Amino acid sequence: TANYDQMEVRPRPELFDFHGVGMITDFTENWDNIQNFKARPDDILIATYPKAGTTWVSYILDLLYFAHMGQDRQTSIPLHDRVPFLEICEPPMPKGTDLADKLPTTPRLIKTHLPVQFVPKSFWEQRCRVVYVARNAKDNAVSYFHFERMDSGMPEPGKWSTFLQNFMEGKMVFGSWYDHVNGWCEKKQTYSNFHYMFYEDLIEDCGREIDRLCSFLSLSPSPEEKERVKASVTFDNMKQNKMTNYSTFDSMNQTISPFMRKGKVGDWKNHFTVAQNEQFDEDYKQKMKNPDLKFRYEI
Ligand SMILES: Nc1ncnc2c1ncn2[C@@H]1O[C@H](COP(=O)(O)OS(=O)(=O)O)[C@@H](OP(=O)(O)O)[C@H]1O
Repeated sequence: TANYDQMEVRPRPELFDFHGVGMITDFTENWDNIQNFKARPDDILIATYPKAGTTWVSYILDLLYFAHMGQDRQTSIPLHDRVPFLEICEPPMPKGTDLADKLPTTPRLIKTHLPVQFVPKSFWEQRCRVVYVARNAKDNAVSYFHFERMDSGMPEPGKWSTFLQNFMEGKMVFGSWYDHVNGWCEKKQTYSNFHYMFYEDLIEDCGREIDRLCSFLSLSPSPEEKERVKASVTFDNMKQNKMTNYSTFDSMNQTISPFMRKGKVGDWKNHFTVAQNEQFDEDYKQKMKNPDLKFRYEI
């Protein structure tokens, strides 16, 4: 039987300012390793603000590249081991190595939540392909709030109204949503090997978005292969799938809120009061002046 008295009780981490971006030590303690990461030309970086659709797009890419390797891989290796997280070495590896070095498959799919200015320079030097996923700020905030409630590896979110205020002020792990989506969008001007996509578009027409990804990545799956990917990545299937629903992750208490929570556009309407919504919209106008970046709040 488990000895619960010997279990480590980990206090919630504190947010601190790291070169102008909110961070917790989990994501900065390997900073030199991260910055010295040696990207390979065929690496694919999946970049997102937390809760924007990382897992969804990771799974789509994993299946497009590796579904042919058979069911064993799909049923025995959690997605977060197939698509490692650049910012953490888990399990801990000797200094200078990381999970991505151990990946047996190419291309390596690598996930990051870093704001664009923190991305290790080798990704740019090697001209790696980059897929960025953005989600409308209101749903993104709601999803992040529920995630922090259930993941003890994240700071305590407090009440919804407190959390929302912090979100607007950019006092979040990985910094301001506004800076993140804008910073990555500006990168499009100077870096062409880049596909910027939206969570709302995936919800509207996942097949179309898979087609766009394939054309960016020069992949040509058969219609049957494409249908199989599409069927595997529905919200319901990913929620049931132990390899994609993070049920293997210790720090998450999914009885508080499941990782695969709602998967909808517009759940913000169940959280924002009218006053909060007005204040949010007013503040948003000040911060989001880039005409290239238009988000949808309902489908
Ligand atoms: N297949 C599919 N369809 C629709 N929605 C999906 C899907 N997969 C993940 N999700 C939703 O994405 C939210 C989690 O975001 P991330 O994967 O970016 O989280 S993380 O940053 O990697 O922790 C989280 O959003 P919310 O439900 O709004 O909380 C997930 O439910």
